[in-house]
Amino acid sequence: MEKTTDVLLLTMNSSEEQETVCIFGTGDFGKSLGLEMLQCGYSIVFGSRNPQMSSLLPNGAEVLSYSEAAQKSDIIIMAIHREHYNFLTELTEVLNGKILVDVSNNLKIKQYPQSNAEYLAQLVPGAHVVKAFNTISAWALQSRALDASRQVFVCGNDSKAKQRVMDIVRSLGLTPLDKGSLMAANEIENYPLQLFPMWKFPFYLSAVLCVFFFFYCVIREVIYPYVYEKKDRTFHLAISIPNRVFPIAALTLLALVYLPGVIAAILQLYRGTKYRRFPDWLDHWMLCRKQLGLIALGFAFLHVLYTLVIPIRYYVRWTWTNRTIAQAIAKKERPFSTSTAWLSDSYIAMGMLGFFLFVLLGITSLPSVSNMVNWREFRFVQGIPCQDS
Ligand SMILES: NC(=O)C1=CN([C@@H]2O[C@H](COP(=O)(O)OP(=O)(O)OC[C@H]3O[C@@H](n4cnc5c(N)ncnc54)[C@H](OP(=O)(O)O)[C@@H]3O)[C@@H](O)[C@H]2O)C=CC1
Ligand SMILES: [Cu+2]
Repeated sequence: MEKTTDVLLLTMNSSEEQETVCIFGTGDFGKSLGLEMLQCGYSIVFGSRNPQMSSLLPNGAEVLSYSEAAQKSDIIIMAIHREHYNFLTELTEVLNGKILVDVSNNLKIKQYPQSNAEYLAQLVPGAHVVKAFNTISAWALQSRALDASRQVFVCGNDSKAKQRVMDIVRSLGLTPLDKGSLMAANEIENYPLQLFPMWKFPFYLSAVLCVFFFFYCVIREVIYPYVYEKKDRTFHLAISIPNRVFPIAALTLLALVYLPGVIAAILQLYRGTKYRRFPDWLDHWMLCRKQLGLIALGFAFLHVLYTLVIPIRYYVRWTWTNRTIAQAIAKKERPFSTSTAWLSDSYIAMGMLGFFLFVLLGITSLPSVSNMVNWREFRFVQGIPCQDS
């Protein structure tokens, strides 16, 4: 008899989809998430230090004290900063056996020796702690600018608890990504703090390439003529040499975009399977390809700009005129100027093509750009100090 009522209750629950979820904290994030969840059919109970004072809460949500709210649901989202977790130790009894969702972030990498989620699990040992939602910003939830960052990293030691949280994530139209046990919380908490996650290596690499080729060209085109022919070519430093460095860097980076794919393919053929992890260096390299490509395009674009500037320069006009005159004096049949005209036309054509490609790539990489912006914004929100502290 009891069993059938249980089943009945379960089916009722799932058909009505009125699961009650408790949210601790009525700050930016709590409110935004609460509103989103209400709209997705959950009933929401907020826990707050002063339930009467809370304003601007979403319509239809209930506000109670922390201990009262906790009794209303077996799943509680902690929209509170880590620094204020300590009051939870007074609630250990009510929180026993409940699912606590830790959404918190820190301001710095390695701010605390222990991840926030593990700290929470230690404070409330009887509860099942699940880490989730920390890469979703309150601003993105409110403005529904979630197209770029739909991924929610989830981790926790209790698989049932984790499943429940992942169901909620899914019902909000987001994509849960299971990162394993609570030990992964540290890594997950670091994501939002990495402003340009995959840009470091491409950035340093291109810097090294530029410096190397710049000095190579300086030796060849400035120092060598000075030492052996006593010619002063220092004016090459401004435009000619950079304009040689840019295409070299662009082409090298472009080659580095395609190379890891080839290596990976060879590796797969050699191993005879594609179901094995690549070595870490190759994995990282493959993940940097877009960034490398974008930097390469940036260099190509600079090359185009510099190339368009060159014909305007006095020195170049002077040498071309000199050469044309020299040819005329030598009574060559075809004067030099026709070939220079052809040259500048092709420069412009190439420049336009380059620009077109640049814009195209810029547009296709927009989601990742807006991803960065979201996280930045969220950092900004995070940066506002709490009134109470
Ligand atoms: N804002 C964002 O975009 C994101 C935030 N997060 C995380 O969500 C959590 C909440 O962030 P957010 O909403 O921005 O922060 P807020 O400062 O806006 O809100 C924090 C809430 O915590 C509650 N609280 C409980 N105890 C205390 C206390 N002793 N002192 C102060 N406040 C207390 C308060 O609710 P009450 O007054 O009702 O008690 C307060 O409104 C943080 O852990 C943050 O890292 C994660 C991802 C994005
Ligand atoms: Cu060129």
